[in-house]
Amino acid sequence: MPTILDEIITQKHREIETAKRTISEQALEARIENPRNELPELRDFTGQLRNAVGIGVIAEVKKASPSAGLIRADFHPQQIAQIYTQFGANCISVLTDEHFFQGNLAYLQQIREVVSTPLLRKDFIVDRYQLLEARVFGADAVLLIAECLPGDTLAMLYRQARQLGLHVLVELHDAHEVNRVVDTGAELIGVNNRDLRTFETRLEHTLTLAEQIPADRLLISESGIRTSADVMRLKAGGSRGILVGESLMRAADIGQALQQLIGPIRFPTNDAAGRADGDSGSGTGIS
Ligand SMILES: O=P(O)(O)OC[C@@H](O)[C@@H](O)c1c[nH]c2ccccc12
Repeated sequence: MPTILDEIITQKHREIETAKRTISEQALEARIENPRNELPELRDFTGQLRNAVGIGVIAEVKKASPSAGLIRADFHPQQIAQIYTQFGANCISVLTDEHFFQGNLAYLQQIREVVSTPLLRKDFIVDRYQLLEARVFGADAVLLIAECLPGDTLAMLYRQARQLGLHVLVELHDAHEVNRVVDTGAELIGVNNRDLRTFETRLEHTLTLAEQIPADRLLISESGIRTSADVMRLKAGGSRGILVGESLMRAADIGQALQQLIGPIRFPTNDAAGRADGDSGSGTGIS
């Protein structure tokens, strides 16, 4: 039986074929190469995470997912991105998959207009065409998922993304993908706590794989992160960053939720929890 991941990939190939009929790969490339087109200036996605205080935070703009269904009905991407930025996110992940996550490529452009936080195009990238789209629509970084990119395709897309100046977060779930991911040379390595085939989510997954990730890479723990205790455990286990979507997007007050999640890690001194709860006026102070 095909898994949801198989379904997503099949659908993705269909969408890419359709998109290419509307704007060809050559036309997209020409837009990037034409010096008269002012392409968005690339922002230092990796640097933001490398230099983050306490732990790097990639906060995700995510309306829905195949595992959770609709996550947030009251969904305003620009406003969410502004709140994320104000309350200390170092980077923002923008889901652009329409069919399964109710995302949109245009959100990248819209969000770029209102914040200067570096942006990740979060999608199932299987073709160079999607890298060109990412660059044109204003992403600074892309996600590449090892499970979706067998054999040499992972390394090839990694190189192609880098040639376009894009930063790359390379994601794995299964332990047997570690070498292939490390061999790309990627500085940002994401361990997805969620198994994309079964949707099972376990934070221990990052902790188990952490020691296999070389120390000169930035380990980003992805998915299922809900509390500051989770974040502290992940940090103690070697994570340099976290990628968080659902728990923030479900909160009535997104800014407060982000502050509670990372406040105790960013301000480890006396009564950290109280400070994270109460001091709502210091949003920009924690970034
Ligand atoms: O919403 P969560 O559980 O906080 O997870 C965010 C992010 O890690 C998740 O959206 C994700 C990680 N890797 C992916 C690959 C495709 C789609 C989605 C993802």
